[in-house]
Amino acid sequence: MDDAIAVRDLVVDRGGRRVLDGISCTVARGAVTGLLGPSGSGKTTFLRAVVGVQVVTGGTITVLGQPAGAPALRHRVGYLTQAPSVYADLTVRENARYFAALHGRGRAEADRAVSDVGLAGAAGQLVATLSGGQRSRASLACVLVGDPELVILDEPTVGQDPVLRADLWARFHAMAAAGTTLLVSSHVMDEAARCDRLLLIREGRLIADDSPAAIRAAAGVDDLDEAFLRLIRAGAAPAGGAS
Ligand SMILES: Nc1ncnc2c1ncn2[C@@H]1O[C@H](COP(=O)(O)OP(=O)(O)OP(=O)(O)O)[C@@H](O)[C@H]1O
Repeated sequence: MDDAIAVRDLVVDRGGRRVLDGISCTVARGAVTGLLGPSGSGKTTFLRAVVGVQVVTGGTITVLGQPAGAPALRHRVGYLTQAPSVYADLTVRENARYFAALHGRGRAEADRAVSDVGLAGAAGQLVATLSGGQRSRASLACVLVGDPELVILDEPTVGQDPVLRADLWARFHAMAAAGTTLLVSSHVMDEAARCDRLLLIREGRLIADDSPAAIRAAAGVDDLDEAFLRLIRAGAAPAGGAS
């Protein structure tokens, strides 16, 4: 009942096409919710709408009790876009300290955020000289440094090796245990299995909104990958919204 996000009848058109078609769902506080779906199904568009940077055609989105995009949410919501958003001509540490300052945080918090994403050893390196995966983690550090109540992550583990992915997911769960709400898009099924709850989008419609275990049970298979394939191929009836 104490939802971080409540979406009602969300409709979004982009480029003259209906991209999200009547999505209703809720995202619980203090949990990790996964947003899954085929490429082009509307995941990024959904996240953009929740952050308040997407023009919507219809519906309502309430985020931490405010309309999505409300100025009061600026320090309360962190958003990691797919493209890293860091300054290439600053070091990792300088980036983190800059974003920390924007959120009224200090150097200690900045250095901790850098270390939390496994970049302590590269803290003094210019972002321009980082690998793609390192750059993405630098961007993540800059999102987390403000300690937002709601963290929206668009494919945060792309380009990371399995050890780093496991470390990042452990970090996400530790944040959730401390009360942070995370909404994370992913293509990777082993990551879906790590989520407390899953939203599955297909062609702009919500086709599943449940725990990984319940989705497996509903599809009658043990493998989440196979369960999703079945749901997607069956063109399952849209999920009923808020639960
Ligand atoms: N700027 C844009 N203008 C017009 N159409 C767009 C724009 N951005 C995305 N779209 C379209 O909206 C639909 C949903 O795109 P979106 O990026 O939300 O999908 P996605 O599920 O995040 O995909 P992926 O997993 O590949 O990142 C796609 O059909 C895409 O072509």
